[in-house]
Amino acid sequence: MSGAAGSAADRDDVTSARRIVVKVGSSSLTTSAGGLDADRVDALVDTLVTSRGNGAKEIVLVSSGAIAAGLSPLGLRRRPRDLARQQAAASVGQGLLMARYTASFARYGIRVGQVLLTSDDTSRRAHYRNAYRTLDQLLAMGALPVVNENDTVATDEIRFGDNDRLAALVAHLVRADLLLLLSDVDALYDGDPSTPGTSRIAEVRGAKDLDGVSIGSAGKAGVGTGGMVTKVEAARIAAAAGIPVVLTSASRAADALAARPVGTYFHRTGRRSAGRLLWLAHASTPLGALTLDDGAVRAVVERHSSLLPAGIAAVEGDFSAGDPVELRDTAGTPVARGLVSFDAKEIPRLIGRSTRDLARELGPAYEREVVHRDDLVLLR
Ligand SMILES: Nc1ncnc2c1ncn2[C@@H]1O[C@H](COP(=O)(O)OP(=O)(O)O)[C@@H](O)[C@H]1O
Ligand SMILES: N[C@@H](CCC(=O)OP(=O)(O)O)C(=O)O
Repeated sequence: MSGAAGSAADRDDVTSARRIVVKVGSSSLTTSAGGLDADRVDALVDTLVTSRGNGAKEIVLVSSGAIAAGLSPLGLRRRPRDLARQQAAASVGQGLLMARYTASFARYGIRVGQVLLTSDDTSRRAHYRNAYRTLDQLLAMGALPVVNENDTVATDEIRFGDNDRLAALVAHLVRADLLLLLSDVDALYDGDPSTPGTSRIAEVRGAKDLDGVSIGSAGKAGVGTGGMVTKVEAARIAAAAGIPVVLTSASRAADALAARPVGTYFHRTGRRSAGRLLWLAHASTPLGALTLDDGAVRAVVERHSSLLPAGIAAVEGDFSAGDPVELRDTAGTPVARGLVSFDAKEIPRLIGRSTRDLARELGPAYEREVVHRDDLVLLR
């Protein structure tokens, strides 16, 4: 950890970033009474338009605020705890939020495109490709995508619940060069910033730099969700996927985008990887589990092989072909996640059988992997 402010030269990655995902939290878009704050939206939009230049940089905005914007129109005094009322508020608020952005970007002649994602869109191959295509096309046409979770249809089980992690996954999806996380606090602190004596963490080079840091939940504004925990988790996911991250307040966004040493800078820790496997590891909710015998665990984990029916010892859950499932060893420890290519109800009769036997008995359609290695991500 470095408590000292880094120099601007440390942030070459920021200066050279061409495609940037900016995530803004509800607390940065609302008034103290809880409604959408048009001035704050305009200030953010001014900053993003300036940073974008004449199209030299591309920006994808991941914006929270739908639930917060829907509260007062529905006569709600605070964010409800139950999912149904949160969804009702999001349904009313998302339209208001987009209307605000549409008007604000229109001051510069820039069109915005709404993109609402669920976690399903992030793990199923066809959905993932489609989400990428839509975002890429919007950018190619000079529009600015505004992404949020599709709160109104997401159930508790499949919900991201926080846009921080969603933003990290969107950054990976669009192959961004930088993720900027904007909140109501100017940086990550080594303890709750409302406690006197805590200091700013200027940069994070890896997990060790966070040892001993007390990372707390949502702030006093009461409209945010995940607090610092989800922001640090999002920064970790992006950094591991080769995307540097700056975490700061919305009021310092211009400084951050100009590579000035504000906020907390998370250096990349991993290499850029293509494909949707990051989504599978971090965003998918497994809909079932396959227990692998010892030989299959070795094949999958050590030799990166596909999972064949012969290596399966047990199946649980109610899933369809294409759904994410967990792969466990016989002790029940998760070893991988993958997209399964059979429905749950088809698997019992395949268990322990060779693909050749299955093909002979059931037809050539059964001569295939239960989880193809291209659809697998290891967890250890
Ligand atoms: N170690 C920490 N460093 C910075 N902020 C922290 C820390 N621990 C807890 N917080 C709180 O997290 C809050 C930001 O989270 P949240 O309210 O969910 O924001 P947003 O709506 O922007 O996503 C800050 O206002 C702060 O009070
Ligand atoms: N999708 C929700 C936002 C959830 C969320 O992560 O909120 P925040 O912690 O303010 O970034 C909404 O638009 O209200």
